[in-house]
Amino acid sequence: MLRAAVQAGTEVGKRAKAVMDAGELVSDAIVNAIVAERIDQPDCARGFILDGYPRTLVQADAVEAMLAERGIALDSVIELVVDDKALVGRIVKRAEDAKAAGQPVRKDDNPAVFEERLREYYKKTAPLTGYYYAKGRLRTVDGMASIDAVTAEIEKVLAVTAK
Ligand SMILES: Nc1ncnc2c1ncn2[C@@H]1O[C@H](COP(=O)(O)OP(=O)(O)O)[C@@H](O)[C@H]1O
Repeated sequence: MLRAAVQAGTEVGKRAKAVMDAGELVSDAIVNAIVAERIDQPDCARGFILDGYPRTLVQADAVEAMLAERGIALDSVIELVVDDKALVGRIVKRAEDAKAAGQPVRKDDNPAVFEERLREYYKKTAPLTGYYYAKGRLRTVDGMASIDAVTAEIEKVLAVTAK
């Protein structure tokens, strides 16, 4: 959603771009507003998956309020558990693949910016696992398995929780 705003060149997109390129988190106010607007679109009427959101405790509280206002229940929260070192390798590979395919390389797909993204994760996002564990909503999936195995695990969680 943020990338779409950047692509569209909106005022929000322009502000978000610099922050994203530096590997920092975009402000809670911006992200919360984008999500609140998006989940009111007709294609979300039967349910939706928020990928990479919430990423801070403020966002988690905001999503709770958004869902409560709309009478929607949160089915589950999936944590993909990965090894930090392997992630650097994946990012370097994604940058190489994009370059080889003649596509633009993401400014945040390099080891230096990745370190900042990781710092942001431990400071602001990691506390969410405790938050959702305490609510009995947290499901953990091994993100180091093959793409097919990770997909199957996520589908299993969704099949149990979605009605
Ligand atoms: N929930 C969020 N809160 C704040 N910033 C976010 C959030 N989700 C994404 N971002 C911003 O977008 C950047 C890229 O996020 P990422 O999830 O890696 O994107 P993609 O899904 O395109 O790979 C983050 O480093 C951050 O700047």
